[in-house]
Amino acid sequence: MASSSLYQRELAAAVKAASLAARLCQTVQKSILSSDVQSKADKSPVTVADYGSQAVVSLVLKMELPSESFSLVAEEDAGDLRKDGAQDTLKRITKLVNETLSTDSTYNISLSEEDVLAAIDSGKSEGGPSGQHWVLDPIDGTKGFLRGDQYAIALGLLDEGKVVLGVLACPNLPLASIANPDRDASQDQIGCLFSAKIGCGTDMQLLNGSTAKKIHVSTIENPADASLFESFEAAHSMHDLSSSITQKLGVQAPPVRIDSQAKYGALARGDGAIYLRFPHKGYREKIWDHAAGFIVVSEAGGVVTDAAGNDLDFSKGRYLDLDTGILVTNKKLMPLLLNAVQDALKEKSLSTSLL
Ligand SMILES: Nc1ncnc2c1ncn2[C@@H]1O[C@H](COP(=O)(O)O)[C@@H](O)[C@H]1OP(=O)(O)O
Ligand SMILES: [Mg+2]
Ligand SMILES: [Mg+2]
Ligand SMILES: [Mg+2]
Repeated sequence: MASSSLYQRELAAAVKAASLAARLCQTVQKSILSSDVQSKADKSPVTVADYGSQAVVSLVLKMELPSESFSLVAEEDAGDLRKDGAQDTLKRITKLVNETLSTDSTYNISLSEEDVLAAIDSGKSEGGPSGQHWVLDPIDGTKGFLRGDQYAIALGLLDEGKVVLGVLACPNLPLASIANPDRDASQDQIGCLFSAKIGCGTDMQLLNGSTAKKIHVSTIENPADASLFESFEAAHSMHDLSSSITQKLGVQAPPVRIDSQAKYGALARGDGAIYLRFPHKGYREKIWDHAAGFIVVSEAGGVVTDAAGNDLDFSKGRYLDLDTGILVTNKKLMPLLLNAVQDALKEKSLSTSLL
């Protein structure tokens, strides 16, 4: 068990950074305008909130941990914001960042547009196997964010290539289980923050600041009782493949489809027992899409592997180098799940080779 003081300052800074970034995202989601959405070169959407969230997290981490060397591996960069025609967007982001930071009475600063560009661009680190690197997805699940559904601010810390802490802020995730179809959504308290530190378990609290409580993954052993999480977007994960896997396992419940690493958070507290992710051929997984979720689930007693059962390796730079897909479940179910996945993958490759 790790000493409870190890990484404690970093965890407190990460919780503060992700909570403030979540506040900015909530402001934008409430007033989303079509001009707030741009398309990146890879055709994925990016909003003023993605940029604003990245700037806030980067600035807060630097202010809270001034004596530490700073390396950040983050999804966005300010390239498009420096182009002609982006001035109004940059102004809006700068205003949002300043307004968000001013809600914390300990910060008395006013940032220029250039400061905000620099804060966003401080996320260009390559990560790797040595030293400490923060890993950030400023909005994970941008498509969910734009739909008004689930998204997460996902922040992790790598030390010598290993994830040592992670925070997932999920502003639209109810405190009550999302897998229970009978819940009364009108009674829900909304907005959860998950935090985990190596050797110390996983906590969940309300985003607006309730006391944290320890959470644990589901203890079910019979796959028939499991419920499954997968991407809302069929373009992000092959739903037909997870359906053939759950059929093999005898899973009864229909899949619960939600966006972002909120799936890792929901699984860490036992809302469901399996999360499957099978991106389409050619997609490369990034470390910021899994670092925080990985430790939130592992410290809650769960397991995360690739489709071949290998551990995820966060030490290889900005990308995860892995076999086919990502599997998340509890320790009891993992061997059964791995078998079902291997069978389903064999059948799939057989059927494609016959085409
Ligand atoms: N074509 C794609 N296949 C798989 N994942 C994708 C694809 N495009 C974007 N993503 C990323 O998948 C994650 C969300 O997946 P899901 O919500 O389905 O779990 C996000 O990190 C999203 O990036 P982003 O952070 O830009 O939203
Ligand atoms: Mg994106
Ligand atoms: Mg993402
Ligand atoms: Mg993102």
